[in-house]
Amino acid sequence: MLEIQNLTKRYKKTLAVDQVSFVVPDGQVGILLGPNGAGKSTIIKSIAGLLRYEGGIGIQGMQAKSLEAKKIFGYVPEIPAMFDALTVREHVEYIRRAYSASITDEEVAALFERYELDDKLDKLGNELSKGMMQKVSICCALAIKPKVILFDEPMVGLDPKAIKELKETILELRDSGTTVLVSTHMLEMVKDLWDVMFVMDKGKIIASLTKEEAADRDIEELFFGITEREGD
Ligand SMILES: Nc1ncnc2c1ncn2[C@@H]1O[C@H](COP(=O)(O)OP(=O)(O)OP(=O)(O)O)[C@@H](O)[C@H]1O
Repeated sequence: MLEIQNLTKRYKKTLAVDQVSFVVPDGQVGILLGPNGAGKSTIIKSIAGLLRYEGGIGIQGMQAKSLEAKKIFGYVPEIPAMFDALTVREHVEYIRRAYSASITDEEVAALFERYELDDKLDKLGNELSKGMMQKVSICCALAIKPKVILFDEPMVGLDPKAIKELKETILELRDSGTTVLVSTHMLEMVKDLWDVMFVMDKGKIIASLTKEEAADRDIEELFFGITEREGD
């Protein structure tokens, strides 16, 4: 479970996130939506431990900043960060060892094959395309077998095969009880994935909706209905 309680973040005079609270239960996919500047990345970076903030963030009931929480938390940033001198294979190996991950060699090989990295294992971090870096970043996050995983604009830059695999991966994670949070502008890409939707604007959550509450309404119709109403 991912629990955000009264999260507030100021960048000097800008109140980027204002007393935001929400929960993504175990085995559910939450999507964080909102126009540019709404505060989504600030929330994601706070959860990932990259920013100082006020309020509380819980991962499986533990404080997000604790080592125990970090061990079960996966993060796929919007802009992948690679080690220039490590190969694709070594990136995942490094994470495996750092986290003492239980993933087997066979499972790692299957991940590389699934994300079409199996013929690029000896390429260095600085020899990869943006999409390849994104795939390595996804494999690293999955290699720790996280209980909670965050994806920030994960589909941007991925080819159609990787997008298809990523969507399936997210559903598999959900089905195995993992908590998933995806921040995105690509409504079409997440329309069949989500269980709970949080719509942000100007630093606040202006609507939270479960899939059941949305019934069969289209995600775009919902999103524009919420954001245009707010703009009136
Ligand atoms: N490092 C920073 N310094 C100062 N202000 C910042 C910083 N990062 C973000 N902000 C401000 O905080 C607010 C929220 O920005 P944030 O990046 O969280 O929005 P977002 O919803 O992720 O937007 P986008 O969809 O464009 O990525 C904006 O007003 C932005 O200008």
